[in-house]
Amino acid sequence: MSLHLDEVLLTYPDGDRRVTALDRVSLHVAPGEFVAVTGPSGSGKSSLLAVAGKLIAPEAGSVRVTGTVGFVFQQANLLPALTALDQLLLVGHIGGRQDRARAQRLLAEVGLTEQVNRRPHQLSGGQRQRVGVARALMGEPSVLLVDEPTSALDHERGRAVVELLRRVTDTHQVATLVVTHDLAHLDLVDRTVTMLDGRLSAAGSAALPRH
Ligand SMILES: Nc1ncnc2c1ncn2[C@@H]1O[C@H](COP(=O)(O)OP(=O)(O)OP(=O)(O)O)[C@@H](O)[C@H]1O
Repeated sequence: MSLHLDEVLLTYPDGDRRVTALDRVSLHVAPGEFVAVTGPSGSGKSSLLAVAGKLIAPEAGSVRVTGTVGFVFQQANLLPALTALDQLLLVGHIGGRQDRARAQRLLAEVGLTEQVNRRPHQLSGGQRQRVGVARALMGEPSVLLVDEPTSALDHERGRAVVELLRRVTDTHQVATLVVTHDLAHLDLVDRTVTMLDGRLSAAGSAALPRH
């Protein structure tokens, strides 16, 4: 397993009481496994990603990650002044020849060979998201945490991004956890779990409405 969450408890202060965002949540994701987290607004999905990425420490329970974590954000969060290539080199820190070659290889892998020298405003929403995926892979993560990757995209482009995530999960054998409201692409994941009021239910994709 690359990602282990065991009995994780997380609460936030809310006036003189506390709101429970994660209520003894356990989740294990294996290398090469692609898991989707769905659930209504406020159910705890972002909290789950933040705890899994060790951005927030839980009050109780344990979080174990084998190796490093890569993040892909909702709007890709690219720096406006940098080219696609430089977005990746910034993560590589140095930009030496090896990093450059690796960044170019990753951009080619996500289908952006022609766009390496473009800045974010010269890229489509789907292409920006692809840069975000390539950037997350720069650190050779064993866990990939992805927050609403399709929210700014139409159906077709959204699906292409989820297909890309499926492919990189397989190729790089990362444990991928994607938070999504978008139920249209869940056929591409291995497993879907649902958050409700801070609790995780391991509903298999068979529990989803059939089309
Ligand atoms: N910093 C905070 N302080 C207090 N309460 C918080 C804080 N962050 C989140 N919460 C509360 O914790 C619960 C879980 O929030 P979280 O953001 O994890 O849900 P979510 O499922 O990601 O929601 P959305 O789909 O709207 O992004 C909610 O009740 C929310 O109001």
